[in-house]
Order: sequence, then C-alpha cells, then structure tokens
Amino acid sequence: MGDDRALVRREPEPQPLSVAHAQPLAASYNDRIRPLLDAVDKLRNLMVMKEGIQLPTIVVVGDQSSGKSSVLESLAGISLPRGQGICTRVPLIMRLQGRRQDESTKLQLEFNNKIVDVYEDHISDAIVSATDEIAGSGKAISNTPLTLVVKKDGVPDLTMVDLPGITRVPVHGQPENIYEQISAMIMEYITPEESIILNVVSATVDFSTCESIRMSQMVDKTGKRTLAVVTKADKAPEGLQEKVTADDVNIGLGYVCVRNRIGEESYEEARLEEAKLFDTHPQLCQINKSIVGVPVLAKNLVQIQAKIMAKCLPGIVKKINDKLNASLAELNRMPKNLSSVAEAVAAFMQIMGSAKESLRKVLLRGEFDEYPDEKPMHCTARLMGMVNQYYDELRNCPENDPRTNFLMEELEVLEEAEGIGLPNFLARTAFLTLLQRKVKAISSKPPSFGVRAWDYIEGVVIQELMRQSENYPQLQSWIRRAASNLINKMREKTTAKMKEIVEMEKLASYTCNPEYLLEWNKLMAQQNLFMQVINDEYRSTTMVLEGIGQVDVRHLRNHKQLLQQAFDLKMRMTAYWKIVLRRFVDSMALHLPFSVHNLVNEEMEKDIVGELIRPNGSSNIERMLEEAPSVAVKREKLNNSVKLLRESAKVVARIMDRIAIDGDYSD
Ligand SMILES: Nc1nc2c(ncn2[C@@H]2O[C@H](COP(=O)(O)OP(=O)(O)OP(=O)(O)O)[C@@H](O)[C@H]2O)c(=O)[nH]1
Repeated sequence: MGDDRALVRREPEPQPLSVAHAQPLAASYNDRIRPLLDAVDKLRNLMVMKEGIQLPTIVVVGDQSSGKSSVLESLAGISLPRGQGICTRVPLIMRLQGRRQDESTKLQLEFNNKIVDVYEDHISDAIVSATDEIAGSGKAISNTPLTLVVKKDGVPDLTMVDLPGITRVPVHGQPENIYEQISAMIMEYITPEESIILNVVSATVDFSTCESIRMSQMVDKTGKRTLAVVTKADKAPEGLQEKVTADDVNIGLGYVCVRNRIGEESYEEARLEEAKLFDTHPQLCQINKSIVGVPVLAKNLVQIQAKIMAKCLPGIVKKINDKLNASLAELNRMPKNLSSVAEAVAAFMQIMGSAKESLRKVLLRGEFDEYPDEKPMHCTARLMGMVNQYYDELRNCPENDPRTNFLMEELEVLEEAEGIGLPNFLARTAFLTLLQRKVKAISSKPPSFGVRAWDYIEGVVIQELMRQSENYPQLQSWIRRAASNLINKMREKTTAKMKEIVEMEKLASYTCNPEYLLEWNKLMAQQNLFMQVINDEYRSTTMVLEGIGQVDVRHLRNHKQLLQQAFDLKMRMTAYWKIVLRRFVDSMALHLPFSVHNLVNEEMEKDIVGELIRPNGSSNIERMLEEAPSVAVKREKLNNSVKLLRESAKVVARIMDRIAIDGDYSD
C-alpha cells in the first residue's frame, strides 16, 4: 500500500475493464444473482454468523504482497491500499454490485455501526483510516470486519472477504505473534465448508512454498473449493503455463493468471496491457485463453458464487429455523416475572415437579431423552455397573481367599469345637465361627458401597435440581444444601440397613435355595481324590479343586485325623458363601431403587418443600420475586437472537420463493 498511493492520480470515471471484457457476464445473469447475493449480504449484515450459521463466502487469502489487494481492485475498478508490508489488517468484506439504470454510483464503508460515504479518489485513504479506527494505528490486526460497498457501472455482483496477508517474520513494529494471529483469522474464515478459497499466489514463487496454499490444503485437501489466481504473470512468464497445468498443489476449481495494474496505469490501460500481454507474449500467449485475465476471473467467480449460494441456501434455511425454534423454546422456558408469593410458590412447585419427573426417568425408568449424550446421567446403567463392581469386590476380598493355608482354619475351628460325640458329626459352632470370620472380613464393604452409591445419586439429583432451577440462581445454593441434607439422611438409612444385613448374616446360616445342596454335593465329589493325594506319599501335592482353585496340600499330610471333616466344612462354606454374597448384592440391588423411589416420590417434596414453609423458609420464596441479573441478561440475549433469526428467516423465505419461481441459479 501506501508507497504508490500518494503518487496515483485517479481519472474521474474509470472504466473497469473487468466489465469491458466481461460481456459474458450477461446483465440478465447478474439480475438473477443479485437478489441471492443481497439476501446473503443481508444475513451477513444481520450477523447470523454470531448464531453459528455459516454463510457462503469467497475468502481471499495469500501470502504477504502476493497481490490480493491488486486483484480485488482489478475486480472492483477502484484503488485499494497496495504496497509493501502489511496493508490489510482487518477482514475487508467487499460487496461489489453492478450499478443499475435507476441507481447512482456509490462507495460506502461500513464499520463500528456506522456507514460512511466515500469519494472514489479517497477510497484508499478512507480504508486506511477506518482500519486504524478498528485496529489501532500501529501494525496490529483485528477480527472486526470492515465492509466496503462498491456500486458502480459494470462491476460483477460479487461479495468477497479480503484477509491480511500471511507473514512469518514480524516487521515494522508488528506484534511478535503476528503469524499466529493471522493464521488463526484465516483458518476461521476458510474452515467452514461454505467458504470458497480464492488463493492469490504470485507467479514469481514456487506455489508449493506458499503458506496460503499450505493452509488451504489443510482445510480443503482435494481443493474442491479452492481457486488460484496467479498474479504478476508479467514478472515471471517463463514456465508459467507448465506450472498451472502441472497443478502440483491440487487446485480443484482451477487457475486464472492475471496481470494487475502497475504503478500509475489507469484501469483501462491495465486491462489493455493485460490483454496485450496474454495475446502477444511468446510464452504467455500459449496459455489457454479460458484461464487468463481479470474478466475471466470475474466470470468464474460469479458462477462459483451462484453455485455455492444455491447449494448452501436450503441448509441455511434449515439452520435458521432450527435455531429460531430452539431460541423460542428456551425463551418460553424462561421464568415469567413473579408478582406474588402465591405465584412464586407455584413456580417453585413447578420446578420440583419437573425435577421429580426427570429424576424418575433417569434414575428409575432408564429413559435418557433429556440427556442423550451425557453418560453419567444414564443412571440405571451406571448403577448397574456399580453393583456389578461391588459383587466383584466382595468375591475377590483377599482375606477370604479359600486357597490361603488351605483347610488350616477349618482344622483349627474343628479342634476347638470338639466335644463328646460321634467322630464324623460336624459341629454347627465350627461352621458359624468360620462364617462370622468371613462376614467380618467383608463387613465394611456393604455400607461403604451404600455411601458410594448415594454419592453418585446426590450428584445426579443436584445436577437435575440445578438445571430445573437455573432461572432462579438466587435459590440454588439453598436448594443444593437442602438436597445434600436429604441425601445425607438417605445415605445414613442405607448404611444402617447394610449394617443390619451384615449382622443378620453373622447370626444365622440359612437358605432355601436348592443350589446350596447341589453345589455342596458337587464339591464333595472331589473328596476321594483329595484323600488319595493326601495318603499317597508319591503323588504330587499340587491339585486343582473345583470351587477353590489350585492348592498345594502338602502341609495337610500331618493332619489326617480331622481332615475329612475339614474338607466337608470347607465345601459347605464354599457353597454357602456364594449364596451369602449374592444375598448382599441382591439386597443392595433391591434396596437402592426402593430408596430412590422413596426419595423421588416422597422425601424430596416432604423435605425440601417442608423447609420452605418453616418460619425462616419463606424468605427463600420471597427471593424468587426478584429477577436475578444473569436471568435478565439471558432473556435479553434470547430476545435479540429471536429478533435476528426472525428477520433472517424472512430474508431467506423471500429468496427461496424467488428461486422457486426463477428456477436453478447455478447455470
Ligand atoms: N508487475 C506486477 N506487479 C504486481 C501485480 N500484482 C501486484 N503487483 C504489485 O505487488 C505489490 C503487492 O501487491 P498488493 O496488492 O499490495 O499485495 P497484497 O497481497 O494485497 O499485500 P498485503 O495486503 O500487504 O498482504 C504491489 O506493489 C503491486 O503493485 C502484477 O500482476 N504485476
């Protein structure tokens, strides 16, 4: 920029040759495209992008001084800041519109919520000062866009966004991270599938070394939405034809070679020089005429733009409608302004009612429609997983490993339980002593599992209550506390219940489950083999016993007297222990849903609502009458968003109607 700017004297009414040579851009074609473009520009002005809706956009990228601004001024027939160093420091949205008979020539800059009319002679300076106003007068860049509207004779109807040129090394007081800043801005614009990338590369460089090519390849591997403009054809004519036909860098939408305005040339002269260059230069004249010259570039861009718009529009309509519906639904969920305590109580009961219903769904019925992607809220599955883990923990308790000191404990209790009686009579006390030891070893697990389960349920209940009461943040800490207190009570009840079950199992041994006897018989069938190993001094003492695992029985050869009874005792206990563990798990698996059921259907309301009607509880209800500032902000944001989306929906509806009448725009 700058350097040539001061020297250039502008003709009063330059004739952009993009038009003089661009007769293929039939006026009727422009007539059909204009409304489409206007609609998209209107959406851009409305800032639908803020709502996450991407618009079809031609994004101009290139390395620094590749000639981006020169290309744009060739297309627009105006003078833009050109030159060395960084000129484009903000996204420059260029809206080119061919002037109609009833319209006057117009140049306008739109930025920071104002519209400034500009004389053509001053456009370059005006852009520089608008850029300074947006990004500061230094060399810094900014994301805030500047819009330039050019309405004049014969320019193609095109909207493009010019972005700062990519530079690796900061110069002239540019910020240190200028490269990162510019790349981030470029990536933001070229990543959406709706963007067409107009990659400006200089004929003087090896295309594969261009940063801009590298970046567009990152987001558009096949190049299907990338078009290359090769500038400075006059400076490096040798081998240019080969370079563009070889297409080493995957440019799907093709190349156009141009020669821009140089020095003080007028537009007319520049176009004539360009035409002459590609007609007469021994090397450049070899290049196919369908890929040379600014007029060809203009025609290609207009066609590409029409295609992408027609392609994207239905998707945009859908997105606008979806977002509008979502915002309206959210607005409807916003609380009404409450004016009396009675209304506040009703609103509170509504919160409790909705929370209870959602909790019934996730905790009891296993319906996750409100939390499709939030696995921690798929509570029935999560609780089942926890119960299975609990069963594994009980079974794998190291203190109860039946293989350690195989049968020694049984022998010890049998010896202690011996009295006057028949030799093969199994003392009940021996069995009970062993049982009590085993139960004691796992006695901390059922209550601690209960605590764990309630910790998880507490998280779910509080999350749900917070979701339902998000519009009353002034109540949330109180609700959270009340819910925590309630869950504490539930946790204590479960702990007491589990301790009771542990005590019951210690006191008596009983099951009506026939599996016990079946299992015992099966295990006892190994007794003969076991005794043979014990009695036969020459046999290996390592053996695998069903229900126990691999054991070494060498140490038992000295205890032959009570061995058969000890074996019997072990097998009874093994069969019975399975039943005991399942009883622990089953009772927990039944107790939890029962308690959750009680919590959701009775306790929650009784406890939390009960707190409200206590003498000091009413202040909580009164607090609901004041709207929290965060809610007011949210309401305003939603209202703005609904207004914007409604307007956008109108804009697209009009254009869709027109498409329905006029037919396909992409030819
Ligand atoms: N000879 C010749 N010079 C050109 C051509 N296109 C651009 N230039 C010159 O190359 C220099 C850089 O051009 P600009 O258009 O300012 O480049 P830019 O990519 O917009 O620059 P930044 O915005 O700073 O990245 C200027 O001096 C232009 O006059 C061309 O086709 N031929």
